[in-house]
Amino acid sequence: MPSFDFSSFKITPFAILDILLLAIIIYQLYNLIRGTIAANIFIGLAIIYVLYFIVPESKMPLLAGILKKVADVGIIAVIVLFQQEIRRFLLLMGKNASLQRNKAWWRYFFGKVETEKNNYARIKPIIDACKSMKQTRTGALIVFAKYYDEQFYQNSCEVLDARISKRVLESIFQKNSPLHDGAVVIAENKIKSASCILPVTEKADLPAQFGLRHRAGIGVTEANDATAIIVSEETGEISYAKQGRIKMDISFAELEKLLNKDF
Ligand SMILES: Nc1ncnc2c1ncn2[C@@H]1O[C@H](COP(=O)(O)OP(=O)(O)OP(=O)(O)O)[C@@H](O)[C@H]1O
Repeated sequence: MPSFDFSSFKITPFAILDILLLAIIIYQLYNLIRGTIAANIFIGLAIIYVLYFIVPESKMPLLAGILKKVADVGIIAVIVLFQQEIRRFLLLMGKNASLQRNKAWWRYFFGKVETEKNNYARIKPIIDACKSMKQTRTGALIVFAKYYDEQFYQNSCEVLDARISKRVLESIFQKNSPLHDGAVVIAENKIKSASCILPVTEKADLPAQFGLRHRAGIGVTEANDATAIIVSEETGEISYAKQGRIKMDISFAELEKLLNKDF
């Protein structure tokens, strides 16, 4: 049975750093899987590992043998079962480590006012399109991808590469348009694709009225470094998804603030 020799453990600055880093990693992982089915799988695996450590091999050889077999392939099972979560975790680390994409630094070096002025011009057509779609109760899902992962998006999308404009967005989501089903993906300051079928979230604790559009909006932000605007066809409400979480019924002022930060 594996064992950890606590007598050899000394409190040194490195040991404290070790514990702190492990705590941060566990906290981030917890944040990623909170409220998802993955959390239940994680608890199941944790129970197997705890049993593996406490079941005495000499007295209960059958159970101990089975637990050992499961524990031995544990790391492979973790990689297979938590593929999406590991991907999100690595994305999160890469995102935080990237100096160029850290806007605080970017603005410090290249000027805040200029960036915000340019940003408003980029955001305005999107907000105007949302205002009009809210009024006409036109369902829409607009994804803002930080990196346009061709493999991920192009498989299920219609490639456009169009300039962002209110009228283009409105025409895509208009009920008679052949592209209205699915999501629009905006990246690199362009409408890269439309009619995208995205992965839906597996979260179990979402409001009952959330259908596939909202679930896909949340799902894409779990699997990618992306945010999403969802306009509800039923209520006209605007929601905003980021990192697997959703803000419901937001105002246009709030939407502008969020886009300013994320887009
Ligand atoms: N996997 C998916 N990826 C992208 N879009 C999807 C996906 N599944 C469904 N949709 C879009 O969502 C629409 C169906 O929305 P549904 O009514 O289930 O969602 P909802 O969350 O209840 O939103 P609403 O409030 O607009 O009704 C489909 O017509 C399609 O355009």
